[in-house]
Amino acid sequence: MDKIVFITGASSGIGAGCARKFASQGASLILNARNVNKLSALKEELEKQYGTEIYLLPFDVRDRKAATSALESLPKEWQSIDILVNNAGLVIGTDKEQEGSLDEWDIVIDTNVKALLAMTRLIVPGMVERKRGHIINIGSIAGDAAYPGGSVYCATKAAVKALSDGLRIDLVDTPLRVTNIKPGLVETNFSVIRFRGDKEKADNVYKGIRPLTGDDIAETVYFAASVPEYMQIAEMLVMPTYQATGTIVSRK
Ligand SMILES: NC(=O)C1=CN([C@@H]2O[C@H](COP(=O)(O)OP(=O)(O)OC[C@H]3O[C@@H](n4cnc5c(N)ncnc54)[C@H](OP(=O)(O)O)[C@@H]3O)[C@@H](O)[C@H]2O)C=CC1
Ligand SMILES: CC(=O)[C@H](N)C(=O)O
Repeated sequence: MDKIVFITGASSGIGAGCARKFASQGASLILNARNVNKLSALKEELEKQYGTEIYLLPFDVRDRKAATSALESLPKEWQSIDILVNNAGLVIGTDKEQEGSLDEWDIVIDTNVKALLAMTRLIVPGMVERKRGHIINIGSIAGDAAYPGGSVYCATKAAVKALSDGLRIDLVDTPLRVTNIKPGLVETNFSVIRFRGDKEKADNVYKGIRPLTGDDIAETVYFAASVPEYMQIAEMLVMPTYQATGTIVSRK
């Protein structure tokens, strides 16, 4: 694949899986996250394994000024981004809506919704100009229905669905494509952050079921990116076999 792929949140989990998959298929990568050490290690790994061209662009996606100047700083040969994978995201806590921390929810909403919108606003105009591009948003099964202790996170992922659908409408007269990938249970660092570092609680989320991996979701992201140009995968809900909804899971 002779394309430039920009991945936010590439230092871990699904984002790192996407970097590995696109690298294995010959794409060039712009990798973003805050943890520079993890990004550098991934760069070294992929350069060694696949000879991938990689440009690291570490910044906090919530920082609009940093995002703008990072994108402006891209050398000319890296500016024509073909695929934007809006993946960076998180949740902190499982508190009830009437009890949780507004400050933590600011972080969640700013990352999952406002930053995704800012990255889209910064990168899509160039795609429209070049008449080429694909925006792949990582939504969630959590966006389909709220569940206990997930009200704000579920709301952010419902927003990702609305932003994806809205962007697809706004781009309908262009060759650009928009995809919303909605994973179910995927074992990554996500749950460790959700449970504020409590690894035991995080591990319990995946007890008795074989969860998906970041690499599994990367396969679906790559599939959406590699179908013929006249096809648009609008949405994909992908979960483990023993999961039926955001809350209904059969554990053995
Ligand atoms: N795991 C799951 O079950 C599911 C996850 N998802 C979604 O998948 C996406 C990726 O999550 P997942 O891989 O599971 O979790 P991880 O915690 O493993 O990865 C999250 C990534 O987001 C990055 N990130 C977080 N905040 C910021 C920020 N402010 N600026 C830049 N990067 C940031 C992290 O990097 P760093 O800390 O270095 O900045 C990290 O690379 C999220 O949007 C999540 O909502 C959707 C459905 C299921
Ligand atoms: C982290 C996720 O989005 C997951 N599907 C969940 O809702 O727990």
